[in-house]
Amino acid sequence: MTDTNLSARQALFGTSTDFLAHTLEHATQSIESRSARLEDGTTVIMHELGVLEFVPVTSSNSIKPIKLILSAGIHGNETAPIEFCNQLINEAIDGLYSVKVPTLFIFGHPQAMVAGERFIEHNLNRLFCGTHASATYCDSIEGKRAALIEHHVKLFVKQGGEHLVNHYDLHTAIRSSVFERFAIYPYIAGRTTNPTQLQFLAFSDIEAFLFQTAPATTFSSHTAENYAAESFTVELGKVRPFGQNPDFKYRAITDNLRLRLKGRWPQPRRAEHRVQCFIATHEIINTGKDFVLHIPEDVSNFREYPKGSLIWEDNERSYRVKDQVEYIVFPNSKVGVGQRAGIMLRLVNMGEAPDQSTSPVVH
Ligand SMILES: O=C(O)CCC(=O)N[C@@H](CCC(=O)O)C(=O)O
Ligand SMILES: [Zn+2]
Repeated sequence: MTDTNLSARQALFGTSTDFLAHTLEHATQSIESRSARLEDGTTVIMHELGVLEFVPVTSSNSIKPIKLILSAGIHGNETAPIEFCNQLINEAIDGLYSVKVPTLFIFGHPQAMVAGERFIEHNLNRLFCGTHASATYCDSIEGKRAALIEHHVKLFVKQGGEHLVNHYDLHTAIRSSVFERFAIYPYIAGRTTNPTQLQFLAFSDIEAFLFQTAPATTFSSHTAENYAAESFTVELGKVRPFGQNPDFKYRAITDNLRLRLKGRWPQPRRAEHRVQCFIATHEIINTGKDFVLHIPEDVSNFREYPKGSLIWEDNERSYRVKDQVEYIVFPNSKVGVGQRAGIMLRLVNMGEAPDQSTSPVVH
């Protein structure tokens, strides 16, 4: 590490060792914006707690260059992507590589990260697309954080000329999964899928894609809806506490995001990258009317349910699997009334996915 880069760390993070330590040590505070210049000329700006921007010197020659948003810790206990994003940030600040793509790193929920909890009052990943402004949420910890994140995303996207925005909102799941790594593509009416995005994720060892069929108020939906971003919620394995994430499980995505930060596109890691595609057929909502989810607590994501299986019921309605096998993700009976308690899926060929490109991802 050079003196310039060492003093960049000090200028940005003071006595904290790095961005993650700083975020955890100041979790309940709002901080003054500060910046530092790296030896390669890159400016690094910490706009707010957990919000760090890299402004590279070189601008791309493309007509519509890319801006990257890498978010982690929108759920505080999903630590693996927080750790590898922090590693990528440290490497860049220490001069191990130069960031060539304007990038906004966001550690979503500092207070929940300290508490080791998914959230404190409300699920932050339901409060985007302006939902945070409603009377129910606006004064809550997550309502304020969602407003702040939306604000910084807007400033980042709007500055400079026209760009394409790629947003990867990085998560880990509560339960184990048949496909350990999978990506969710938010629903935006009428748009088509960008096959190069699917290729990037497939090369990063993503094993399945879930194409949403209804709008949502998640962070990835927010950037897709408001900034025409190519956005994905990316699930990378199982929730574990800080320090207990096996590095090898996150190597492909870490390596490929590092390449993207350098302005390069990854190559296939092996002869074939196979993926399975699913579309959402039914969103399970806790109706509150004696709602019962007939899915055991320990069931894995993508568990198969044959025709006729009773999935949930309340005192008025029920849902049974209809004509063909369906699969479940994110079953959770403990969510609040009106919240999503799971998603039912149908397996599709790439060409069958709604509004999606027919280009195969397999190489
Ligand atoms: O494992 C679980 O049950 C939840 C994992 C998680 O946080 N998933 C995201 C998915 C967001 C999306 O639908 O794009 C969430 O529930 O917020
Ligand atoms: Zn999550």
